[in-house]
Amino acid sequence: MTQVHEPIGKAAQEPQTVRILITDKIAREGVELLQTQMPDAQIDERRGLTPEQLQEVIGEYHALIVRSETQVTAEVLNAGQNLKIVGRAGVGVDNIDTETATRQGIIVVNSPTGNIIAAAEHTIAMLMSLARHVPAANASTKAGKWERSRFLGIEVRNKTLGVVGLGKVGMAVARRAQGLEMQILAYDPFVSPEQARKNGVEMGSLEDVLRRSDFVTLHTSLTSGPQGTRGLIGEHELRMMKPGARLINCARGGLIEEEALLSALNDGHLAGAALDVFSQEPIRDNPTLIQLLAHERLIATPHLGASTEEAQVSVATDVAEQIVSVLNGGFPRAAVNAPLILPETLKVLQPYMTLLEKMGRLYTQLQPGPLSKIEVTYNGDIASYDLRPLQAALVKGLLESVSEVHVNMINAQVLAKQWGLEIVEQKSTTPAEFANQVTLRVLTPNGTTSSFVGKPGIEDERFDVISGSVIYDDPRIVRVGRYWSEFNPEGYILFCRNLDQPGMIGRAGTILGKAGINIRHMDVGPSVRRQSGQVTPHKADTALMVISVDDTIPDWAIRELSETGDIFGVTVVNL
Ligand SMILES: NC(=O)C1=CN([C@@H]2O[C@H](COP(=O)(O)OP(=O)(O)OC[C@H]3O[C@@H](n4cnc5c(N)ncnc54)[C@H](O)[C@@H]3O)[C@@H](O)[C@H]2O)C=CC1
Ligand SMILES: O=C(O)C(=O)COP(=O)(O)O
Repeated sequence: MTQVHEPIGKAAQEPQTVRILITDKIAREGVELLQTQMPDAQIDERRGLTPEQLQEVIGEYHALIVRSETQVTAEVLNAGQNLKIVGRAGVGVDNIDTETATRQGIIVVNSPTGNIIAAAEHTIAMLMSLARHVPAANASTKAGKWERSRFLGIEVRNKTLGVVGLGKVGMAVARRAQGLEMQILAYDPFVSPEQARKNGVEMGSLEDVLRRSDFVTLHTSLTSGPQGTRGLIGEHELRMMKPGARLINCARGGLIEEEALLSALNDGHLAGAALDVFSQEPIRDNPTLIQLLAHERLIATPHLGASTEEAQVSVATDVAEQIVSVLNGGFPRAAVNAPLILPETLKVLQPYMTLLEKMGRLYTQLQPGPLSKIEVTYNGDIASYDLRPLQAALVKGLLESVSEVHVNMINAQVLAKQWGLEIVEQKSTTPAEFANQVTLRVLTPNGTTSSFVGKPGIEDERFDVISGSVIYDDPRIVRVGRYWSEFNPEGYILFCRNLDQPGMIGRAGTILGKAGINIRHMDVGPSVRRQSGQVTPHKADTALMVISVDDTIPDWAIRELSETGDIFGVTVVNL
């Protein structure tokens, strides 16, 4: 039976049957891949849902697959209580509120390369259609006319193609246009001129590109905010274009101010424009778009850039594979809102992720209370890796034992910040006491009291330092507070301090035996002070007793242990 695992943070619940919702049309191959890899999953294809209907049903699903039509808004994501992953079978995720998804710990994946050739080829089709009036000539001929002189075109050879956004699609367009013997001039603030030159592309400012190009084609993603690309090509930019130039947009509608484009076509400043994408899709009641569609020098297609058989199979299977992986506890290949971790790295990090999560849980159970800052020090080879997953695991361990939130790699940082917790990392490839050691030093707000009380003559103390290591792939805790120790952070564990004197182990063992509790492992760790010779064996000091047991310990046994007088601060944690 295919069941939802709890891979990266959502609260452990009863296993449920996996439910996947697909709301836009995707290739059969994607659906079939889901069916074969998750044979017991329930896969529902429900197209044409209204936003309200989607909000109503989304709570039942663990995964949602969309293309550009479905709007995955904050309301939808907030209603998706079981949602772990949203898959975008394509590139652009501007229809998905990724910020809310991140906050909710929902992974958003896409198919970053599955349809770029399709989009680039469609752009070339638009370019040639503009140059040779193919759509209008086709309509006229089919209407029984023979208008050879009306459709006099231009050659693209030796013309300049201005590419705005030299990313994956932009570069694929540039390469194809070079085959048509065009000169390529590009604007992209994030691409180096050297890299472009290697590909035979000249870089310029946006103004250069607009002023010098015969055709301008847009290939940036749509982003909002002051530095965003929304409205990148407005009245001012259109007027910079050469008189008689042509504009192509196969990226996103919002990149162009459509009213300004309409005027530039109406007054003849531009010879033509070809649009595959619009600010309203499908076009229903937007007056500017209705007029643009009616304009004889405007060529329009209904967002067909990615619509080839090959691209659709590729994006659907790409996203389906990632959904299977994430729902089975694995990692996505192309998460839009999560760090990319290579599988080899992940293999090394996995036991450390368990270690960090357990260290977080151990700390909050030993020392419940507010936190302000944690210093995490990594020593040894482990320090040379990308350690973001470990930080997420630590936050998960710290937060999940004390609150209802679900922490995963996606939202760990946001949640830590919301919680007022600062995490500072220090890395050194020089080993500490153990070959690969992780040490937490926890700072609590002023005035936080100790929960590890002593007794008359024996000081109270806080366990604010915890160190761990991985030994033969097994996580181990090696230090708690000022005590060396060595135990596996798993299951019920009793912690207490005892006077560092003979007879203590026997006393604890007898009481637990009386309670019928089986001891799996016991460790009595001396204090760091004792080991370093600061305290002589004759002076009163305490040791830390750590006893891993198979079951919960009855209250009377804990009371009896505490009443022995030489054992104190008895605490049981469940890791
Ligand atoms: N019509 C369709 O069906 C399809 C449309 N697309 C759209 O095409 C666009 C490009 O996709 P990719 O090439 O895969 O993305 P990409 O991320 O590889 O490339 C985008 C490029 O834009 C550049 N850029 C960012 N801000 C810029 C700015 N202010 N000015 C100039 N350049 C800027 C980036 O540096 C990057 O190189 C996206 O909007 C995507 O959604 C993609 C596939 C199909
Ligand atoms: O991948 C993209 O960014 C696209 O624009 C393709 O959109 P679609 O999947 O055809 O709705």
